[in-house]
Formats: sequence, structure tokens, C-alpha cells
Amino acid sequence: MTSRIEAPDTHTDRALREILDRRGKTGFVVNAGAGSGKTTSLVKALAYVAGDRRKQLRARTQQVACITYTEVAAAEIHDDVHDDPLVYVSTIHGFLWDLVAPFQSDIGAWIERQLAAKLAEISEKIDKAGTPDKRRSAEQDRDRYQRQSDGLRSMRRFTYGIGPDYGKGQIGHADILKMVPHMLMTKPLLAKVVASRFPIIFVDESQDTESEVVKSLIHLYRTVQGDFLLGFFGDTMQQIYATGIGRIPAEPDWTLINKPENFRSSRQVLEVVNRVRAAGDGDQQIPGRTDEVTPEGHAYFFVLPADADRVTSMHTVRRWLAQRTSNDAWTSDAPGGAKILVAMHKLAARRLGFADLHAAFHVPKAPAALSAGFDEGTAWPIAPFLNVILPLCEASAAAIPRILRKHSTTLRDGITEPGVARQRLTAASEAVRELQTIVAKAGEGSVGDALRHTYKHGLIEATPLLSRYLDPDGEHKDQVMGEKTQEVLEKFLDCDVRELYGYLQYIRRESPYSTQHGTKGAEFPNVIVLLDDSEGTLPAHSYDKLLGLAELSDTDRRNKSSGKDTTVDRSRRLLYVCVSRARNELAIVLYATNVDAAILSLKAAGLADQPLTADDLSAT
Ligand SMILES: Nc1ncnc2c1ncn2[C@@H]1O[C@H](COP(=O)(O)OP(=O)(O)OP(=O)(O)O)[C@@H](O)[C@H]1O
Repeated sequence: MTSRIEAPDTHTDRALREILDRRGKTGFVVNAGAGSGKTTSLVKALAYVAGDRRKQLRARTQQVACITYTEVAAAEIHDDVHDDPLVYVSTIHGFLWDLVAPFQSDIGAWIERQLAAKLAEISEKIDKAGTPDKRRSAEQDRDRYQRQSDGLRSMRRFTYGIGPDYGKGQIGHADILKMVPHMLMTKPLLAKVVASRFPIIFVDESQDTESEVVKSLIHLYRTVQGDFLLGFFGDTMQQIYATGIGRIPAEPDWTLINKPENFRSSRQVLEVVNRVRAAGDGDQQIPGRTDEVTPEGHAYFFVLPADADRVTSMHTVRRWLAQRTSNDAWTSDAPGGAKILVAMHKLAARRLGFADLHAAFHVPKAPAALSAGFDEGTAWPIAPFLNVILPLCEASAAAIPRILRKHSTTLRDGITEPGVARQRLTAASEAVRELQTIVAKAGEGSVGDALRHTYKHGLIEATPLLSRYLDPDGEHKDQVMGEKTQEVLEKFLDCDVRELYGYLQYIRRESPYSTQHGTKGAEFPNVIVLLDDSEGTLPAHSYDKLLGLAELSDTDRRNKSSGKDTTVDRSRRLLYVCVSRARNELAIVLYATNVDAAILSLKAAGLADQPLTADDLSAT
């Protein structure tokens, strides 16, 4: 891929350079459609300002900050700007933590307030406990919180990890999004320090950036003196997370920029993109490339019966597409082949053989850090498998000591003499051989067998909660473990270790499946979008409602009449994101309980003039 910096200039690039040449305080919002080159313009603006103001930024030890939505996006932008040290690229969590990390005593005070709130909450629970058992359990939790609170006083250093462990001075992912905006809004010194370190801040995917974060950045803009530039790049039509702000509340003096072009998609794909958008905000995009360069492409809409076997019908669709478009990539699972966008991880899990694992992390009311963490590949109970256990089972004999030295607690802690290190390495190697036997044997409960074995032999570093679970009387006995966390861990440990291989393939993006949310910002040559409410939908989404195939609920109607976001709005935006990921060829496959009614609805909604059916598939 050539760098985005080399993309031809658009009017937006020129407008941004004019803004970047200004001094003093200024801001802008680029709000433009899918594939319009927002990220490309962002990268070009970064390169421009880092070149133009290099001397000044260096002299003042300042950087240009760019906040992205995912680690993948951050890595791509880093590449685009050739790892220029003047450009600081980070996800929102990393950025926010970096801002406040030096303000240790404020972090400590914040944790103290959280624990005080927990203690107040638990006292209420104790007072209201209906049974002696519930009371006893709440009292035990109160004692744990109390010990955490006591431990905090001697804490010298506060850190940040996936999950919180307040007693050990660690705040979690979710805490960051609450704590830092609050600190930015209430601590003028912090705001000053941030603005002098980052006189320019860009935010990509701004529509899905948490409201409080955006508000705190705007507060920063309002309060700082001197040179400061705040710029947002987003698309309100692509807001797919409920926590996102949607439209940026721009300050009156900011410049608003739209990009009407689409540089990504073929003509046929763009027509579908525009049809989906038409009933949303009505904006329509035009091909960005010249007539000769924009390919015609292909786009098809299939309506298949909801009782069709999904695996067979998907093979048939892919074969049909390969034949019709003379493009064998449709039947390939390799990168560059077909990308199949499913609504939920559960559907990918079924197809890739990790349904039990998925179910374990999605028990009803599972803590979000576990369920969402599983979906993202960051859940702490799984981390030992991804980082240590599976690598130890797959690595060559020569590579094993390196993995052990990096992760094994027994090889890291308390070694004072070389002889001890040798002995421990021999013991750890023996434990690895036993682990390999456990994993090769596999079967129900082998996840638990592997985890207990590696923990016992110090091969893995477990998070405080996992340690508490595996060793309830050990070092982390004061950790408070919710019932739901306990339930997830029990179910996880009951799983078959073989399921982790399909999961790994999925989160490493090596399978053709991706979730519709997970494709944010990406693009693929050949995309299939599955619309399949009968296999299950995300909360607050329904393609059947969007397409007029299911009745709106009373809540939908109430939301609609009061101008609030509705199930239909959310589903349309998600569909818009999905169809606009396709560069050349696109297929939408709707599984419908009533195929004829679905065809009529699609035509009436202007989404497809001539949807194809199972008969068309069998006719070739
Ligand atoms: N000025 C340009 N000239 C030619 N191609 C461009 C230009 N800008 C962007 N592109 C190409 O268009 C595609 C989409 O660009 P980009 O990812 O920057 O868009 P985006 O608006 O951020 O997308 P989305 O919001 O849909 O994720 C990329 O393949 C990119 O290389």
C-alpha cells in the first residue's frame, strides 16, 4: 500500500493547510461520508504540520497528537507518517493515561473516592440484605474493600491496566474514560500542561468518541491561552457505538468542512452506499476518482429463506458470485478473499468452532470488561493463553526459553544466583512438556487444566482476580470477585482448549469473518454483509425493522416521535458502515422469514430494484 500522504490533494487538504498555517486558537470539524478520505486528509495534515513546524515543536519539546479508535488504526497512521517522533499517535485510552500519569497524587485521590463510594454502596447492601448468607457475603466484600482502601495509603505509584485493582494502585480501562475528562475539566494546571505538550490535537472517528472526552477537549480549547488547534474527523452517519458523541458541538469560530467525494468504492457499490444513506441524513456522495479510474464493480442483493442452512447457502452465494463476476477471490478464505460481515461475534464463533468459549464470556449480565474484552481479544482470563500457553505449545524447543524468560514469574522473580536460574529453567521446561500433553489431550475442562498447571508452576503471570480465583487464599485474597465474574471463570475453565485456536484465528483477523462493528475504518475488495435477525441481533438493532419486515415496538415509536435515536436509525448507520467497506464488489444477503414480502419491502425502500433469490442461485 502506498502511503496515504501521497494521495492527491483535495479541497479539504488545502483548507486544512490554511487552518494549520494560522496561529492562535482555532478549531475545525471535518464531517464527511464513508471513503471520503477523512483519515487520508488527517495523515496529510499531520505530515504537513510536522514538517512545517518541526523546528518550533522540537525547540519546545512539543508533539502533534492524533487520537485513533483502535490500535490497528494507530499502527497504520504511525506507518503513514514514518514513525515521525513529532507525531504522537495513540488510542484514546493510551492518550488519556499519558496525560495524567504524572499527576500521581490526583490519581490516588480519585481511587480513594471510588473506594469510598464502593464502601458506601456495600454498607447499604448489608443493611438491605434479605438473608444471612447475602449479608455475610456483602460483609466479606466490605472487608475486602476496606483492606484495599487501607493498602492505598502506602501506595507510592499508580498504574493503569485492563481491569482495576485499586488496592494495588491500578486503575482500569473504564476508569480512564471517567477520571481523565473529570480531571481535565477541574484541574486548570493539567489543562495547561496538556496544551503546552500538545498544541495540536486531532481526533479521528470523532462520532464514536465518548461524549465526556470530547467535552473535556473542548473545555481545554476554551480555557487555554496561546496557540492551540483542535480538529475532529468523523461522520455522524457512521456512529455505531451508543457512547459516541455523534455530531461534534463545534465552537462558533471553528471551520466546518465537508468532503462530498468517495474515493474508495466502485460505481455499483457507491450506488448502494448512497441508497442506504438516502433515508438517513440524505447526503449523497460522488465518485472521487475520475470516470476512467473508478471501476464499475458489482453489487448484488440476495433474499434467502430464514430456514436455509447458513453454511451451505453461504457457499452457494460465494460460488455464484465468483462465477458471475469472474472473480475467484469470492471463494477464498485468505486475505484479499471474501470478507463476511456478521452482526455478532456469536455468529462468527459458531462458524469458527468456538461457540462454548463465546458463551462462557457472554453469560447474561457478564461484566462488560469480560464480554467486550473477549470480543476484542483483550479479556484478562484469556491473556495467559494468547501470550504464553498457546505459544509454548506451538513454539520450537529453541524458542521456549525466550517465552519463559519473558512471561514466567518463576524465572523472573527472586533469582539472585545463576545456578538458581538454571534449575528453575529446567523445572519450567519440564512443566512445559506436561502442559503440551494437557493441550494435546484437549477435551472438556482442558482450559482449566492448562490454566491451573501453568499457574501452579509459575509459567504465567495472572491478573489479581485470576490469581484470587486460582488460589483463593493466596497473595490476592483481598480481591473482590463479583458473582458474574466467578460464573464466567467457571464456564471458561470448563471449555475445551481446542476452541481457543478458532478464537485466535478470529481475533488475529485471519478468518474471513469480521463483525459489522469491528470493520470500522477498514476496507476490503469483496464484501458480503449478512442481515440475519433470525440468528440473533445486537441489542437495540434490527435489520428487519429497518427494512420494514418487523413491527416497531412502542419504545421505537416513542423515540421516533420525540426525535430520539431509534432502532431503525442505529441499524441504518451500521448497514451504512458495512456496505461502504467494499472497494470493488459487494453482496448483501438478507435471510427473511417471508421472502416475497422482503422483496417488496426492499423495492419500496429503494434499497434494491431486483433482489436475487434462491431460484436465481440454482439457475446457474
Ligand atoms: N485524495 C485521494 N485521492 C485518491 N484516493 C484517495 C484520496 N483520499 C483517500 N483515498 C483513498 O480512498 C480510500 C478511503 O480513504 P480513507 O480511509 O482515508 O477514508 P475515510 O473517510 O477515513 O473512510 P471511512 O470513514 O469510510 O472509514 C482509501 O483507499 C484511500 O487510499
